[in-house]
Amino acid sequence: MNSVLGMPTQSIFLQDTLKTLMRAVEVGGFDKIVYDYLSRPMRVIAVSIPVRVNGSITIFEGYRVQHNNALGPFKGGIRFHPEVTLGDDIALATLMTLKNSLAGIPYGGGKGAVRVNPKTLKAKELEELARGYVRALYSALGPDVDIPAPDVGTNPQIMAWMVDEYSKIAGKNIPAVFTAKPIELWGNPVREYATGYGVIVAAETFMKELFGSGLSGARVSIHGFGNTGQWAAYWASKMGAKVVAVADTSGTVYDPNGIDVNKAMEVKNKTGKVIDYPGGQKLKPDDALYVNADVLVPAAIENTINASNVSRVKAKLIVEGANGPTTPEAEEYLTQHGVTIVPDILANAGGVIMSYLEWVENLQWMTWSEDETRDRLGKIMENNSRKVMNKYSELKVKNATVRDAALVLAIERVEKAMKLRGWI
Ligand SMILES: NC(=O)c1ccc[n+]([C@@H]2O[C@H](COP(=O)([O-])OP(=O)(O)OC[C@H]3O[C@@H](n4cnc5c(N)ncnc54)[C@H](O)[C@@H]3O)[C@@H](O)[C@H]2O)c1
Repeated sequence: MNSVLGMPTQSIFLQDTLKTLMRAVEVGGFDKIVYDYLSRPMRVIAVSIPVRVNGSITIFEGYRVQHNNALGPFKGGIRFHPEVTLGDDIALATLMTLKNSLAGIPYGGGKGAVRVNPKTLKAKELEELARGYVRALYSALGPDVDIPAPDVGTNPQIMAWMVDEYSKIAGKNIPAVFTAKPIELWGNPVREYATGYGVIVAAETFMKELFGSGLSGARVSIHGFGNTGQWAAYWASKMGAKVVAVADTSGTVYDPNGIDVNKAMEVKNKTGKVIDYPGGQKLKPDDALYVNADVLVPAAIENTINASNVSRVKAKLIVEGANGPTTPEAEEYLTQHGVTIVPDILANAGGVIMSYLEWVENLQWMTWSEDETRDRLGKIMENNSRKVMNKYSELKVKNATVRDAALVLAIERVEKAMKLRGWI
C-alpha cells in the first residue's frame, strides 16, 4: 500500500504486516471485508509541532494513527524516533488492534509517532515537544477515545508531562488518558516489570501444556538484557528455572549451573554491560541464541533469529519477548523441526495488559496493591496463553503455527465486534 487517505506510506514494515494479516485472514477463513477493514486505519492525523530548540523554532512532524475502535478506545504507544514514517506508524497501529484484541481487553488499536531523535533535545525542549503533541491532538485523545502510552524513545516522565498538559486544557485532572505514568502520578509499580513477567507466565503455561511440567528446573536463555530481558530473567529465576545465559550488545554470559540474576541485573545497571558479571563463560552477543537451553527468550530487537542462524538454535520452546525477533523463513524451519514459538503478539502483551489495569484503577480513582495487580496480570496472561493453545490444536491448516492461532483469535474478536455493530 503506497498511500493511505492520500498520504504516502511506503514502508516495508507495513507491507510485511499486511502480508501477515492476509495470511491470518486466509488461515482463519475470514471474509474479504475483514481484510479490507483491518488493512487500513480508520483515521490518520498528521500534525506540525513547533518547539524552540537552541533558541530557534524547529517544526516537528507528528502522527496519531487510529486504526480500529470496534472493541473500544484506540490504544497504543507514542514513538519518538528520527526515522519513523507514517507507513511504519500505520503498521504499528494495525498490530496494536490485533494485540489488544488477543489480550481480551476492551481496546482498539492506535499508535503515535514524532520524527525526532529525543537524545538531541534538552529536557525542557523534550517537555515542550511532549506538551505540543498533546495540544495538537487534544480533541482526538481521551480516556474513552484514544489512550496513548510510551513506546521507543518515550517514557513515564513524558507521559507525566502529557497527562498534565491534557488535564490543564480540560480544566480538571484526567489520569486515565495516558498509561504507564510514574508511580507517584497515578501509575502502578507492576508496570516496570509487566512485559518480562508476562513473557514468563506465557513460558510457564506453554511448558506445562507441551511438556507437562512448568519452568521449575528448566534451562532458560535470555537474549537482550534491557527492560523485557532483565525482568524475564528475574521472574524465570523466581519461578524456579535455571537461567543459563543472558546477553546484551556487550556479549553473552553463559553458566550451565545457573546465573545469579539479581547480580547480573545489579552489574548491568551499574556498568551498562552484562559481560561485567563476575563468573560464567563470556561469549559473543548472539551466542545466547545457540546455547543448550530448554527455553529461549529473544528480548533484544527484530530479526535476530533468521535464515542464516536458525539451524544453530537448540531450544524446543521460543518465547518472543521482543517484537518480530523470528523471521518467517526461520519460523518455517523451526516449525518443521518441532520447535514451538510463542509469538510476540501473545508473549509480550504484559505491558499493554498492565496499561489496561492502570486505566481501570484511574477511572475509579483507586489503586490495587502490587501483589493484587500482578496476580490479575498473571491470570490474564495464563488464560490468553491457554486460549491460543486450544485454538492451535483446532487449526486444521497444514504447517499452522501458534502465531497463526493467535492471529486468528485476534481477528475473530474484532470481526465479531464489527458484525454486532453492523459494520460488516
Ligand atoms: N519494554 C516493554 O514494555 C516492551 C513491550 C512489548 C515489546 N517490547 C519489545 O521487546 C524488545 C526489547 O525492548 P526493551 O524495552 O527491553 O528494550 P531495551 O532497550 O530496554 O533493551 C534491549 C536490550 O537488547 C540488547 N541488544 C540489542 N541488540 C542486541 C544484539 N544484537 N545482541 C544482544 N543483545 C542485544 C541491548 O543491549 C539491551 O540490553 C523490543 O523488540 C520491544 O519492542 C518491549
